[in-house]
Amino acid sequence: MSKKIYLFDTSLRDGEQTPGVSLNLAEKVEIAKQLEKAGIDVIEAGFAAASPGDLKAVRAVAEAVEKPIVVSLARTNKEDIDAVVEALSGNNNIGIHIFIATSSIHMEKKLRMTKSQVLEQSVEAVRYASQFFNHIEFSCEDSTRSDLDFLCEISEQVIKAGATVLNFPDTVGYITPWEYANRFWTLRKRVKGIENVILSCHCHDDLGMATINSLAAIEAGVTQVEGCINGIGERAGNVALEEVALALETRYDHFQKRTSMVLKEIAKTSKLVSRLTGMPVPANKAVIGANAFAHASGVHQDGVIKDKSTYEIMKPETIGLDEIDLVLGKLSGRNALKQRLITLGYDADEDELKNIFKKFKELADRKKQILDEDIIALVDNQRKNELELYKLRNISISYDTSSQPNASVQLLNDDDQLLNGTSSGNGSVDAIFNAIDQIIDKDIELLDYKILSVTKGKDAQGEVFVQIKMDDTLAQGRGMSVDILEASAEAYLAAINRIKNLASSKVLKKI
Ligand SMILES: CC(=O)SCCNC(=O)CCNC(=O)[C@H](O)C(C)(C)COP(=O)(O)OP(=O)(O)OC[C@H]1O[C@@H](n2cnc3c(N)ncnc32)[C@H](O)[C@@H]1OP(=O)(O)O
Ligand SMILES: CC(C)C(=O)C(=O)O
Repeated sequence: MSKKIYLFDTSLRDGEQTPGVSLNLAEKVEIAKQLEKAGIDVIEAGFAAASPGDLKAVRAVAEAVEKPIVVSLARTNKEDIDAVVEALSGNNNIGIHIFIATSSIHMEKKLRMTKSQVLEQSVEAVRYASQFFNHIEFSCEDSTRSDLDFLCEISEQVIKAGATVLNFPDTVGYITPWEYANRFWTLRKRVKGIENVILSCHCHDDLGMATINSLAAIEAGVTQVEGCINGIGERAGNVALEEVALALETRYDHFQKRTSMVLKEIAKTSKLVSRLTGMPVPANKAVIGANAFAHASGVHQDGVIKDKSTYEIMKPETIGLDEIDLVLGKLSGRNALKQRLITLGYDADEDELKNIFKKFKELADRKKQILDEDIIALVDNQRKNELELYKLRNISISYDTSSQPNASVQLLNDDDQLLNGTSSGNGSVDAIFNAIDQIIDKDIELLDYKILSVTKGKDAQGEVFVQIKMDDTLAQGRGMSVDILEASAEAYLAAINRIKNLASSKVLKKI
């Protein structure tokens, strides 16, 4: 039996189904390139039929990467399959991912189709797609609540029609590890031809069982695991691929299987996905959380000082976490910065480097030590500027403990007009947001607000995440600065700009 477990990353499709997350084309391409560096085997770049913007992004991803197979999701209808053909034809290493629900709940209540209609439509869709693709994945949506006899029947039929990968998603995160493994054993025993296709699992984390279910599926003979970086995705998210890769690596003695994930790229990939989706990684998240390698209690610290193996089952270096993160300072030059950008995986041309260097020197005047995270934040802000319809020009706050704070905010719009707003609020951040609302002239609801310290020390950069609702649309925004009021205004504006960009470029994600 194969020792290799293929990784299918759906951060750009299921990951984008995370409420409030929306990636533009450039962001999708940037993530896809990093997924390629991280050794991902298959990238699901989107759902081509969902919107013209998604179709373009699927095409752009296929053009941007070489090694991974790039696929797009499609329903079992000709229009969806044609959209994938339009997006991907002309590229090498491409495929299609066709799905339909097979559980009675979904067939009766959602699709309003009988079993035989679902079977017939699936076979027709796979047969039609086989004219254009050699790599055809077929997924039985809600497979874990589907009748096993029906799964066996539909699997056998779609294999005959040309499916090369069979996926059995736990769409609603419902199944337990033993049940999931047993289903795969049964399918492998009963479905003719199943030994000739790649068997795949796709787990959601509604009950916190996504990782254990994926590992159980591997033990039952699955050779492809689908998931997302950082475990993002619809509702509670998908399995975090880095957890599966590290579990297999660390417990190779048990599983005897490995992925081709370039483990040293995990930290960088995780940070990129977190930054571009605006989804912070919880500190206690397995493998990549800030506390994953931190030891706080005396007994543990004593053990680690004497020998790291007492409390560390894996090394931070394995996932690319540098222990020495101090890099540049006020006296560093352009070449040192350029070299550091390359090491961090950025490809900046001379013009961009010039702008980043200017911002780097400004930051170095405000902050003694410039760390990798600071540089990442600078590039991120620089790249974000290209999409900014409103830019922050200035904030001034008057505040004393006996009265409400008052904020004056100046923004520049994309016609370079200076716009002024003034408002009070329950706190300084509230006053700033009210002043921005006044300028934008919209009802904006603040749904979530978080501050994290990105780097260490009194002059650390603060990172603010917000989630807002405007025009019935949800969006997240992120801002960074050594000043948390400025970071708050930047985050709020990033979310507003994201909604404005969405409105002008693609179908709105309505709630
Ligand atoms: C489990 C998953 O994650 S599945 C992927 C989910 N992702 C998304 O839905 C994101 C992208 N989706 C979209 O942009 C839109 O839903 C679209 C473009 C795909 C379809 O939009 P609309 O045509 O307006 O349909 P709408 O979303 O309202 O309803 C879905 C329709 O597809 C049907 N459908 C759902 N799944 C399938 C399928 N696998 N094969 C065929 N038809 C399907 C539904 O029964 C419904 O049909 P109906 O309109 O006859 O009732
Ligand atoms: C389309 C399928 C694979 C899916 O995302 C799910 O069932 O969760």
